[in-house]
Amino acid sequence: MTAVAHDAPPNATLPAAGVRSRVTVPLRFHDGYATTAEVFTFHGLSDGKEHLLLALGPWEQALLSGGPLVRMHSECMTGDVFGSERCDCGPQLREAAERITGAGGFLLYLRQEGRGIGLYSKLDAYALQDPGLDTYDANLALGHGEDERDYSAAAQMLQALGATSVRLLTNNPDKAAQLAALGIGVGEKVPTGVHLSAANSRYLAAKRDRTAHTLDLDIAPDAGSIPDPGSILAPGTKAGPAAVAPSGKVAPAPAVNGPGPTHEEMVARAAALVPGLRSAAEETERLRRLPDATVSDLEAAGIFRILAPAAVGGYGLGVQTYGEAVRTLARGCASTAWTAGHLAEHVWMLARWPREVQDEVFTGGPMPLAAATSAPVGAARKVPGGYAISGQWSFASGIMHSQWALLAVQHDGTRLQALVPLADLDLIDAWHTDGLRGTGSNDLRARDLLVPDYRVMDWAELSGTDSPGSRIHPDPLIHAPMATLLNLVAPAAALGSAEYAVELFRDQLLAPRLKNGAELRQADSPLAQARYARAAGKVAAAQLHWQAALAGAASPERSASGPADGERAAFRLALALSAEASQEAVRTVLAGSGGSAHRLAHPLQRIQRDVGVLLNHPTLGIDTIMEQAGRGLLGLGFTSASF
Ligand SMILES: Nc1nc2c(ncn2[C@@H]2O[C@H](COP(=O)(O)OP(=O)(O)OP(=O)(O)O)[C@@H](O)[C@H]2O)c(=O)[nH]1
Ligand SMILES: [Zn+2]
Repeated sequence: MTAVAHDAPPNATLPAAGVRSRVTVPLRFHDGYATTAEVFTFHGLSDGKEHLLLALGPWEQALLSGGPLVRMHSECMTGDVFGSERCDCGPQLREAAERITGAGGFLLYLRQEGRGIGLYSKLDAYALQDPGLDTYDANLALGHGEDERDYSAAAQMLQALGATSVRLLTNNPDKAAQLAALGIGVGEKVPTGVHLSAANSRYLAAKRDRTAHTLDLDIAPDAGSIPDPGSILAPGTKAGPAAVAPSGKVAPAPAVNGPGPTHEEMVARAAALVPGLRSAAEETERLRRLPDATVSDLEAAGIFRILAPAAVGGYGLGVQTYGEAVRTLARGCASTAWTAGHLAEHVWMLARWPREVQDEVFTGGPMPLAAATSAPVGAARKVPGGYAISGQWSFASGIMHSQWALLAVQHDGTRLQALVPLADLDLIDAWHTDGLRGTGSNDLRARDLLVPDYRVMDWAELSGTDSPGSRIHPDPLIHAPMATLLNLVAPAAALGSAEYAVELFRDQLLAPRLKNGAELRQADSPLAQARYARAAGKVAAAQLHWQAALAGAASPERSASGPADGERAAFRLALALSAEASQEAVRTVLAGSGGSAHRLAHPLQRIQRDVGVLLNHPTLGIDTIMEQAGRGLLGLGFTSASF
């Protein structure tokens, strides 16, 4: 590539720039992510342009410790402002803001649009790419260099802030090389996430193949045609391109025309995510939402497709696979398991709506993500063409990653569910909890928001065995009552957490330690042996109850007509007993782990807090479950409608 040469010794010709002004600007991105920037302007920048430096997170500490995280972001009006999908700039900017806020450092917004050739020329280059030129050849065809960017002003800004050594967030080796030649030490190159879409896959492949960007892409070199997003984002699906329905609308992706993953493959995919989830768990808590990289990993593994019918691009796998996947994810991070479990379930919930809604939400690409809330219920008022809804809804798990919200509203004594684009709602930062912090289960608010009739449904019809979707999709699971799946998430997450805790306990007991020159292991103490047996036994009990619940939930009779009272009672009882045993296992492990398990860096204290919140979830309300299960087992009928 035509990189700018920097043969001069570092700094020899680089005049110093000075800080011109500094001002605080709170930032809120389109998806609701918010942070605060100290925005710096400069005088004396070498090219005379109005470049910005945004100082984020604990940047002063990061400077002192010598490694601020720095992103040199090149202006891209189409991507940054308008959300163009031809490049990955918008998502990279958003990612950079969050990661730098976490680590402390600087986001440089560099006015070098179109890799330095300017906006109009970039658009001309786009026109040349449509018939087949790649992004670099298009520049050359216009008489420009492949990449005309120069990072002198960036180096000046960093020097003005006293940053002589940085960790550089980039996949572009040229950026690191230029910065180093300009006298800024690049201690580490930190790759950005891969923000792949159908429209930018060729662009990213060209970056990887032509300019050695460190991009881990599953695209063949010089891919002639744009890969189908379904096949990129969910290895294993073979959904074809979206078809045009007779109505002229884009129909949901056609049926998977090959076998999707099996139960075993799906659980193995979840297991493959566990090590990454463990290392991201602390960050997940700190962000109070899943990191973007986690959401991409879940999407790539097809987690959101597990339950969805084949006709909308899902795998149509059953309750067993779903339950086991959530449990497995919780062996890595309970917040992730919780969020992913609900999001996957809500995809399935969307497939229960009438065709018009399905056409709108299932676009043939990634699965639509929606948060769903139950209590407290909002109010709906009938207006011409729809309902005006108002209310504030809490516990919107998954909302930080969703495009949609499914909101419970009350109208004339009937409970309705309204489907609303997230963009129409106020997102309120209310999720400050001691456990499951990473779920970002914030509040949503609407005041007299118009929701068209077709996006409002009677809850009873939606949640029962005969939803509109059950007449569209042949998948048997679509008839299962919604509560079946809803009740699984908390016990699944508790069980996976307990399994993780016992695994940690085992490692800790068997780890060799040096005491007075002799090597000792805690495991050699009879007390530790007995405690381990007790913890392992509790988990075994939790597993047995869990398996009994799953076996009952998956029985075909249950899916077809809804379960009989006795079955329902046994199901809820088994789940509750499983979760209780999981919590006891975690308590046993903690009690035997000593003070170090309470350090904030230790996973056990987080597991304990997460399990505490799980056991307080309404679906695990032990007193009600025991009472109602007793009634069901005695043949007295239930007195709680939601049981
Ligand atoms: N000329 C031209 N510029 C483009 C094209 N697509 C994106 N850009 C510009 O490329 C720049 C974005 O590059 P960066 O995000 O810095 O990416 P990079 O150099 O690949 O490096 P990293 O993202 O740091 O790995 C922006 O200025 C965009 O306007 C294109 O097809 N042609
Ligand atoms: Zn761009």
